[in-house]
Amino acid sequence: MSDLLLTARSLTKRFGGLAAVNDVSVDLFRDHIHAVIGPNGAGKSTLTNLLSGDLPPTSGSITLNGTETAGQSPERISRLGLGRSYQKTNIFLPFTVWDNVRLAAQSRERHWPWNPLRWIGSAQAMAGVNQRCERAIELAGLTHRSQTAAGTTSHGEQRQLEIAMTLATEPTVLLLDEPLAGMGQAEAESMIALLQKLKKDHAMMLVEHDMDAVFSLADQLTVMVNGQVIASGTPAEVRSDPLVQAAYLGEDHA
Ligand SMILES: Nc1ncnc2c1ncn2[C@@H]1O[C@H](COP(=O)(O)OP(=O)(O)OP(=O)(O)O)[C@@H](O)[C@H]1O
Repeated sequence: MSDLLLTARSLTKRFGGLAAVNDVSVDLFRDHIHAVIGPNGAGKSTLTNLLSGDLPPTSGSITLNGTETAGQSPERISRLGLGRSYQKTNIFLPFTVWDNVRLAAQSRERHWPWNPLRWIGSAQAMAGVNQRCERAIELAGLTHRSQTAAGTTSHGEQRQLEIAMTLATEPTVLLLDEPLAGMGQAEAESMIALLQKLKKDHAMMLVEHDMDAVFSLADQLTVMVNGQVIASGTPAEVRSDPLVQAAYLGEDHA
């Protein structure tokens, strides 16, 4: 059995009278992709924000690598091993690929905003950051674009760069919010191959609207509608669930 790296139990997030996430539980295992699907407004991004600490839950618990993290800051949760990519791009377009990844790596350092005097005496720490950046860029398949301004790379490469920026913090759990959004077929295929490669060393939660990609990648699927989980299981189980068919998938994936 793969390692269980993140467990969320009975998570609820209320915005006034609206329960955007309502009593949701998920488990994320290493070497597993857990896809969360559902129509617009189902609560997928809110769930991601609860796990990453971008929003505090109204109630419920989250255990990440053995530590309770519900309501803790995104910085602390990142240091405990969670990395997330955002639906809206977080990239500084005039900066090179390398500089974007290095900023992401440094932003998660314990002493950020960093004191340059501390770093002058800390060549070893800097070498460690550089090594992490190199590894992240290589894993994301962007070594040949390292010194290119991010703004001149393709849409697909920018999404790869977001993944590299996430990997630079050396997470064990990855939350990916629509990594395939806006991609053509060739770009989507290379992103799917990248996610398959990353799966081996990470537990992954994938929020994605591209159902072909979801069904080809996911080991487990959770379907949310109106903040609640209406089904969870293997892709085959979810595909054949009549409730899911009626509420979300329609006939294309029957
Ligand atoms: N900060 C907020 N304040 C009030 N309501 C919010 C807030 N964030 C989200 N919501 C509401 O919570 C519900 C769930 O939204 P959420 O963005 O999590 O859905 P989603 O499944 O990610 O949708 P999409 O697929 O369109 O990204 C929606 O009704 C949304 O309007």
